Amino acid sequence: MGLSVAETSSSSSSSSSSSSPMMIPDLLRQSGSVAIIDGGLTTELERHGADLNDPLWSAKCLLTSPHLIRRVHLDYLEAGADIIITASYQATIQGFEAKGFSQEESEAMLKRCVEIAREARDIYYENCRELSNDSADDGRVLKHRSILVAASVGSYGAYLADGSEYRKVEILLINLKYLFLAVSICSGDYGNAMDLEFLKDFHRRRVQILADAGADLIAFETVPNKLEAQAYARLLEEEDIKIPAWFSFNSKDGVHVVSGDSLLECAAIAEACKKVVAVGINCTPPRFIHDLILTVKKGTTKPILIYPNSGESYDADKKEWVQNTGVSDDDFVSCVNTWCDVGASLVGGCCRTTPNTIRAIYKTLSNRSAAPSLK
Ligand code: MET
Ligand SMILES: [Zn+2]
Repeated sequence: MGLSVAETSSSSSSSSSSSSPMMIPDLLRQSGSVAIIDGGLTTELERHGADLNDPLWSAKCLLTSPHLIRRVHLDYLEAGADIIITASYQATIQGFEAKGFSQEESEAMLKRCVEIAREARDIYYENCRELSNDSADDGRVLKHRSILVAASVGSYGAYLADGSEYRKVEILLINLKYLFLAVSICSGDYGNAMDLEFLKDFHRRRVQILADAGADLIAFETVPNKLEAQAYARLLEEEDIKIPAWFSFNSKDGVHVVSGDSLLECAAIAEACKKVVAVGINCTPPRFIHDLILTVKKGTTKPILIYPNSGESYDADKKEWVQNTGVSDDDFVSCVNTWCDVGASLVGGCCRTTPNTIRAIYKTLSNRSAAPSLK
């Protein structure tokens, strides 16, 4: 495979010293009550021409064009993001091994996702040092501030649902009872045969590696159901994972998480886990976000994060987004203040949002903190 040794080893993999349960409150204080998460990574890589129709999704770029991942992280920082999320959403040891990599190589690629984000942050800090203003003439935000690297962990369903046939065969050989899961996997409902131990085992090594690779926190993203949230919470505690995490669920109806489980119960799982420092919603259409924040708020006292998608619909058969079915950046951003008013304190974008979306969020939030009534 096209991954050079140079790309799998980096000097920047030491553990971050900023990893503490206070990191989110500190970040919120720094940014004046609301911090900015980056926008869609995979869809932005695709917009730059990457072909990511692959079980590894954005992590395929690790093999073909890691510089592009670094470039997109940097674009989001220059648009004003305080938190960048790594390309590991669908990077799994199981997925890499299915492509013929050894366990050692697979683990190195997971680490590489974190290293690339840290490299982008280092480049950004360097660029900030060269400038005395907070923004460059070309509009880039170059404001020296603490930036967090969040290591993405996608669900078991994300690993399976986008998978090619080899995975179904693999699963059949491993354990017949899991074969039928493929039927319900797209709905985020893993069926009655799925159990906590299986999910913990599936995620264990990946979470350990990402935590040791120098990320500031783990972003459990697009969590589809309660069982997987429970598995993450147990893993964090049993393995004594050294960095905090956030739990971010997704919804297709504006009421439940995508499997149909209660969002309130999911939020309560995050609330009960000491290692979870924020909880919220991602990859969900903007029109649902207001009510979902109100529900999450009932289940948690922790900071609430939201990073909706563009609202465009996804054609699962064609495996592509249906153009122009979503909201414009202006419409998206016009909701941001309301979302903050009802309780969101970390705001960004997910699939099909771009650096322009994040730039617009940065502008609207700057005006918000400058408004006299809010001082
Ligand atoms: C399906 S949600 C994907 C989230 C991930 N962080 C990405 O932007 O690639
Ligand atoms: Zn998304």
